[in-house]
Amino acid sequence: MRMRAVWRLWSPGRGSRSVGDSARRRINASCPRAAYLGLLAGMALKPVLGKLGSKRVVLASASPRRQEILCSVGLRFEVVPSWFKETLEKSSFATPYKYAIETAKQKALEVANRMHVKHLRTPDIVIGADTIVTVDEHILEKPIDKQDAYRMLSRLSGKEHSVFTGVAIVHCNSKDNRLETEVTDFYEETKVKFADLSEELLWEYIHSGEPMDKAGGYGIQALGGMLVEYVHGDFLNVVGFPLNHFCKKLVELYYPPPKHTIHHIKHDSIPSVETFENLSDEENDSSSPLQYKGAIKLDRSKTHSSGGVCSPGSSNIIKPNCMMPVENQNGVMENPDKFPSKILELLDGFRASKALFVASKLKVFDLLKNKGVLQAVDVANTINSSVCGTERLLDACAALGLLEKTLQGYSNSDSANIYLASDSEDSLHGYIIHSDDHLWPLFTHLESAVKEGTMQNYRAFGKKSENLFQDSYYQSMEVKQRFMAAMHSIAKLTAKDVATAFDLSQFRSACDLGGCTGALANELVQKYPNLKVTVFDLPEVIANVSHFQPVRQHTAPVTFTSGDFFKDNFPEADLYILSRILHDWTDEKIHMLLSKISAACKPGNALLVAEIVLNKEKIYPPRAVLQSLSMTEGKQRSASEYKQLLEKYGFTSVQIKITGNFLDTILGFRKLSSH
Ligand SMILES: Cc1cn([C@H]2C[C@H](O)[C@@H](COP(=O)(O)OP(=O)(O)OP(=O)(O)O)O2)c(=O)[nH]c1=O
Repeated sequence: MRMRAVWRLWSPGRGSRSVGDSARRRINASCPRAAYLGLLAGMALKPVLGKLGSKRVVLASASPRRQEILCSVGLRFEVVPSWFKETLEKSSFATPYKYAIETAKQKALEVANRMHVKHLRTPDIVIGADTIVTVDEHILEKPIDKQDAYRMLSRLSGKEHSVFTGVAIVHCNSKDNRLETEVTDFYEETKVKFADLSEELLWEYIHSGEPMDKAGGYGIQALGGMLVEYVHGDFLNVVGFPLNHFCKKLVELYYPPPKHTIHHIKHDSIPSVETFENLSDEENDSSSPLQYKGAIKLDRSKTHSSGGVCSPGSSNIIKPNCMMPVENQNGVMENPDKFPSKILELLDGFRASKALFVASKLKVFDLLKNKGVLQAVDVANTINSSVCGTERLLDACAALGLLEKTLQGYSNSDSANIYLASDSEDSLHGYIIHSDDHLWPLFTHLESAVKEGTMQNYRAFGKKSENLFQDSYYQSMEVKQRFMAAMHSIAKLTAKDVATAFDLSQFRSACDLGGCTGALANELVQKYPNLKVTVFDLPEVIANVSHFQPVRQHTAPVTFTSGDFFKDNFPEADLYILSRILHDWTDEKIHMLLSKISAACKPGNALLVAEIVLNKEKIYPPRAVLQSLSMTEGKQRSASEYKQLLEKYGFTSVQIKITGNFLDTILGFRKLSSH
């Protein structure tokens, strides 16, 4: 029968190992594919594997596929399957990949904690992964029975779907018997198209038993391969582990290449590749992983990591004759054919930003979210604008990927519905309007700002602003609310990262200093039901917080107290929080604030700081560096600077978590004896 033939197409170790819950084994680097892949990974991966050789690496997974794949690169690891139940509330994640990443993280953390507590054997590194299938905005995991498998497979029939694998690499450290963890995570997306499946074929496949332990109810590497018309992206990602992206991540963590050693090799028919030279221990102090995701810039928006992407939609198909942008020695992407694509893109950046601002201001995304698909003329009539102008704006938004354009008209992209419509849960509308009304005028005076080294509030708005809300410009209710809406949208976007970067379950009370609308506080009380959070902010802010409160959420443990954190006493708490505060103030003001917090914080209690943490050279991530151009009195800091700052005020065991998203987090515990 044809089925049997397909069964053997990709099955490197099918049935060769079965791993029970309690299985814990050392797998040797003697797998058959190790040599082959070792060769492929070449210079970049070999030293990393050398480093990992002396570490206790644990794979927190019962999946035999993951074991095979990881084994194939020659990594030595133990297998300790995770007991974490995959029951996270899917609807609470803005995108499916965030769900997969969080599940992967929880799987790995569960194993790290269990090994630390129960077995008193803290691993150095725990790897967790979670694979999901998404179709028509539904997340499909492993089927619970044959009927469920039938429902999944018939949903996939004849359609393209996405397979996401979230991966978490947890670095562990045992300090004073406490487990400290640092998580690096990423995801990979692969698109798979199924042929039209007849009922007969469907049931034949289900009765083979193969679907039951696989996301989406199929195994592409075996019999399920016959259901597939095409695959765009990393095949191994579908099988459960994105090996290519994982290897890049390891190199990035352990051997970020010094910029001057990156060479780009141009080849006639394959995309340019990077090679690293002289990556010896002496040159790269990499005994502990670098916390930076950006040392090699992997564009997170391009989820297919093999490069060679030339046109939208063709993501993983390498087109030999396309011009491939590569990174030059300054980290700028350039085209090997000397066409300055990146520079032209930067040059046009202001047009793109302004198109986004204007479309947001005219509520184009709100309109299309409500109406679905509209022609330019209908949009123009509703937003009271010219037809020709509206058409150009809509086309620009479509070109930027914010809208979709078909013969029927214009409609929102998925991300426009999630992030640009003003009424959506994760809307960035407030921040976009603030960027247009406040940051844009400031940045038109950048030249003066650079020459004078000062903020340009006076030139842009005719006002001075030492303290935002004390300036008459900010006395206007409209300006105040606009500012709060901007802070609220950023805080909402980042709250989950900040709340989950560390396990805060040991704290019973927290005080979010300058916590504005309470977006972070609300996230914290959802995540930690035993936590009570007080938001402490200026009276003008507290007076306006009511209409930012979530309608359906349980917010009782969040209270608001007004005061000035430089002058007034703030409430007692086990945990003090400073989110996006420190970068705005002078050293003198920071001294006042941290001295007060240090005095208020009891030994064993803690301070959580959320900021963008700069790399050692202080040029990454660019978002933080560009923010500095506003010339506020404060400054952005690197990881070691934040660590030193907290230690100076009596905080110890300082841990830093680089989230790779908007905000990073720093946690320090108040020393037993005061400084
Ligand atoms: C889509 C697809 C998934 N899969 C597998 C990969 C994963 O093992 C599984 C998805 O379930 P997961 O929950 O990601 O993993 P798991 O339960 O197998 O293992 P653990 O939670 O212990 O890490 O589906 C295939 O093997 N082939 C495929 O084509």
